[in-house]
Amino acid sequence: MAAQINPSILSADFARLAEEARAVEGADWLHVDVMDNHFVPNLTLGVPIVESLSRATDIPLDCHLMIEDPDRWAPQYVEAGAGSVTFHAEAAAAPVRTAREIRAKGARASMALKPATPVEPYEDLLPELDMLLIMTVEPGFGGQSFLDIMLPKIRRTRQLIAKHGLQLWLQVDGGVSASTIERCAEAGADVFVAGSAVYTTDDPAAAVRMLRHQAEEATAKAPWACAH
Ligand SMILES: O=C(CO)[C@@H](O)[C@H](O)COP(=O)(O)O
Repeated sequence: MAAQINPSILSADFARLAEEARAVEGADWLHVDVMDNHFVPNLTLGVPIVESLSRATDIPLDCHLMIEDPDRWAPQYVEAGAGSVTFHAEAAAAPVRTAREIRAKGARASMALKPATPVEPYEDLLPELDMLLIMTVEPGFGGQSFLDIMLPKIRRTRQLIAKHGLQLWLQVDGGVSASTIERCAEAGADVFVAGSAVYTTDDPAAAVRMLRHQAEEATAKAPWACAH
């Protein structure tokens, strides 16, 4: 699969969300960070804004739920128009049931792991998912520094995906920029969330194109991609 770049609207101007979505024309997905001030110490937006955004842009919405009780809320984000819904492993009481509900409603099901959460306990769950998100910062805020120590986890996850012959996408989120995206791609990521690296530039669409180019160049040289 070609590298995908998902700009995070957490770094956008929330008073002009429709315009900010149009500014990243060509992006694969628009990454929408939903935070409830309980699971993470920040508060952003919820179902009504996702509904409005889905009407305002043709870019599919990749909703990342950083909330408590995602089992209850995840299906509502599919109904609101999300094409992909990510819940956190640390917050879900019934991750398999929740993933199945997301898929049954017609969206891609994804699970996220905070930096201290290992992937190995979730190996048997991977076939239930369309994407796994490895957080490369502590969730809650944009503009943090990329955690290099997540690279081995990305590599191990890529090996698990290959071992089971899965079509699972591997997303990274947090501190992804021109100076870190190549390392993520080499390690095995194929979906890249970038907030500040896209929205703090004068030309967000050009930033998306540049990041995709870098990721694809790095992937072409990566041992995991050559083995495909
Ligand atoms: O989920 C989060 C933060 O919790 C991210 O999606 C951030 O929005 C990424 O922002 P940058 O680190 O790319 O600035």
